[in-house]
This record gives sequence, C-alpha cells and structure tokens, in this order.
Amino acid sequence: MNLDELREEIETIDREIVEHIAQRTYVAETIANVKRDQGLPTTDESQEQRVMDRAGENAQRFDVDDNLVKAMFRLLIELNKVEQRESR
Ligand SMILES: O=C(O)C(=O)C[C@]1(C(=O)O)C=C[C@@H](O)C=C1
Repeated sequence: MNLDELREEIETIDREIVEHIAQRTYVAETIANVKRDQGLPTTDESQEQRVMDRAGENAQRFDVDDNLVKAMFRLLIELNKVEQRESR
C-alpha cells in the first residue's frame, strides 16, 4: 500500500472510532435515564473501575500502551458524567 492508501485506511478507522464513541455516549444516556428513574446517582465508581480494568486488559491483549488507552477511557467516562449531570 502507498502513503495515500494507508492514510485513507486511517481516515476510515478514525470515522469508525468517532462512530463508536457516539454509540457509547448514546448507551450511556440510556443508562442515565434508567439510573434517574431508579433514583440512583449518576456516578458509579465501582463500575468506572470495572471499565478502566477492562480497558487495561484490552490494551494488553492488542499490545497497545495501557496508560494511553486508560486515559482515553477516563475522558469518555468524564464526557458521560458531564452529560448525565446536565440532563438531570
Ligand atoms: O455504567 C454506568 O452507570 C454509566 O453511567 C456509564 C459510565 C461509563 O461511561 O462507562 C459513566 C459514568 C458512571 O460513573 C459509570 C460508567
């Protein structure tokens, strides 16, 4: 593959990453509604820990830097928490 083709491949992957972030955010909004209906707080620290542990395991499985992957998941969780608080 030449440089342009490789960059096209990255472009497709980048779009898919954003699509997955949007899907994750959508599911988290649905979770927020369930938690609101059940009178539960927006933040669930034990669930956040499970998400972070899983991120580290998946990073190792795919041989990428687990600190960087965990930093990305921390941002995704914070994004959801801001949206969940604002929608209350
Ligand atoms: O699982 C939940 O309860 C969510 O709201 C989703 C999520 C996440 O982004 O993974 C966000 C905030 C919570 O503190 C825990 C996890």
